Amino acid sequence: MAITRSSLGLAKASKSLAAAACGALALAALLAWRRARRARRWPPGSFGWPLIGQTIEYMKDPGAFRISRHAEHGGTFKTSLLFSPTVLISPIEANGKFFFSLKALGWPYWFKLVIGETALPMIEDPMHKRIRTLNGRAFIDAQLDSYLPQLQELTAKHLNLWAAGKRGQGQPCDLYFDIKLYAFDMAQTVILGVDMPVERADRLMRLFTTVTSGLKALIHVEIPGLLWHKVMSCRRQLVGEYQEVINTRREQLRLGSKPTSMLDIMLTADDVNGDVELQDFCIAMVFAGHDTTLATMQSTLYWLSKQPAVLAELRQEVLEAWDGSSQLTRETLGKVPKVRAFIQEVWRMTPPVVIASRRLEEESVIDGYVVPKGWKVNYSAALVGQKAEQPNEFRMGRYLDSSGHFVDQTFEPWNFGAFGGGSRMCVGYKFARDEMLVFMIQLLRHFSFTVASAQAVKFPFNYWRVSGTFSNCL
Ligand code: HEM
Repeated sequence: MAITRSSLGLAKASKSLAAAACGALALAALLAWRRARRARRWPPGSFGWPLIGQTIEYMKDPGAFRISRHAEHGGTFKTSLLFSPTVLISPIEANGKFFFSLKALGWPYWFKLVIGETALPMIEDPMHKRIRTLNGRAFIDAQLDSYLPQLQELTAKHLNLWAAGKRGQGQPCDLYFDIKLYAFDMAQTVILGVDMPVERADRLMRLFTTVTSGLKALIHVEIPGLLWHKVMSCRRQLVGEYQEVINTRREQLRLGSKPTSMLDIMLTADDVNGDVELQDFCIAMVFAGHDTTLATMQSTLYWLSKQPAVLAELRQEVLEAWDGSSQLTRETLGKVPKVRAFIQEVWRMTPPVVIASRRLEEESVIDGYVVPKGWKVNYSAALVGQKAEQPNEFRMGRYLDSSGHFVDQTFEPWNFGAFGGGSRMCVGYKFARDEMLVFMIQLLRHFSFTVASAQAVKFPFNYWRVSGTFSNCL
C-alpha cells in the first residue's frame, strides 16, 4: 500500500494528539493524587504528652487554649484531651452544620458516672430521643409561663437576703455562694417542686458541688482519700435525698395534688422506666440548670459594673416596663429588648459552657483534613464569639435592630454558640433566659450594687467570680 504525505501527516497529528491526551490524563491523575494526599493529611497541631496529652494546659484556660491554637494553625487543629485524640474545628457555618448533625457524644466515660447513666446530656439514640421528648415537656411555653411566679418570688427573696446580709453593710464579699444558693434554690423549686429550708438546700448544694467536681477528676478508682471516692459517696447521698423527694411528690400527686414542677411532669408521664431515670433527671437538670445560671449571673454583675452608662440605660428601660410590684408576665419580659440584648452579649463574651463535644462514628474530612473514626470533635462557643466584629468589645447593640427590637441568634450556633445546636441543643435555654430576665428586671428595678473585684474562672464553667456589695435602692 502506498504511503502518501497526507496519511503521514495524519499519523503524526494523531500521535501528538495521543501524547497530549496522555499528558492531560497524567496531569489530572497527578492533581487527583495531590488532592487525595492533601485530604489524607490529619489537621495540624500536636498531641502533647503521652496519655494526658495537653489536658493540664487545656484545663487552666480552655478558651485561651483554643483561641491561641486556632490562630496559630489558621483554623481547625488537632490535640489530645482527656485521654482522646481530639480535633477542634473552626467555627465556620459548614463545620457548625456538620458538627451539629453528629449524634455520638464526645464526653469522657466518667462524666456519665458523675451526671448519670440515663441523664439526658449523657445518653445517645435511641434512648436520647425518648428521654429528650419526655424531658422537653417540662419546657413547653405554657409550662414556662407557669414557672414565672416562682422565679419572681425566689428572686425577690434572695436579692433581699443579699441586701440585708453582710454585703448590704458596705463590706465587699465574695458573692459566689450567695448566687449559687439562689440559682440552686430556683433549680430545685422549679425543677423538683420542693420548697426546702435554706439549711437543707445549702447542704444539698454543697453535696452537688463535690459531685460535679468529679468532672475534673483524672483518676477514677474509689480509694478512700482520693477525690473520686468523695465524689461517688456524695453522689450516693444526693441520690438518696432525691429519691426522698420523688417518693414524697409521688404520694402527694396520688392524693390529688396538682402537677406543677418539672419533676411532676416526669412523674405523671407513663413512659419513664423506673426510679433511676427519675433520679438522673433530677441530678441532670439541677446540674445543667444551676451552675450555668450562676455563671451567667456573676458575669452579668461584672459586665454591668464595667459600664455605668449602659447600666443606667437598662435601669431606665426596666422602670418604663414594670411598676416594681405586679406579677411579671411573658408580656413584661417582652418589653425589655435592651436587657435581652445585654444578656445575649454576656453569653457571647462569657459563654458558661465553652465546648460541645461529639465522637466521629466514621472517618470524615473536615476543612480538607482527614479525621479518623473514633476521634473526638469539639466545637467551641468561645471561638464562635470571636467571629463578631471587634469581638473583645462588649456591645449589646449587636443584638438590637434599627427599630430597637431584640435580634435573637439562639438558632444560629455558628454565629452565637452559647446553647449549642441540633438535636442536642440546650433543652433549658428558654428557661435560662427567663431566669436571667427575672433576675435582671428585679435587680435593676430595686437594687444597687458594686463589684469590688472579679476573678476570671475558666473550668469547668467560664465566668467572672465577683466580690461586692448590695443594697436596696428604689
Ligand atoms: C445559662 C444558661 C445555660 C447555658 C449557657 C447552657 C448551655 C448548654 C450547652 C452548650 C449544651 C450542650 C449543647 C450541645 O452539646 O450541643 C447544653 C445542654 C443541655 N442543657 Fe443547657 N445551658 C444553660 C441552662 C440550662 C438550664 C437552665 C437547663 C435546665 C433546667 C439546661 C439543661 C440542659 C440539658 C438537659 C442539656 C442536654 C441536652 C441534650 O443532650 O439533649 N441548661 N446546655
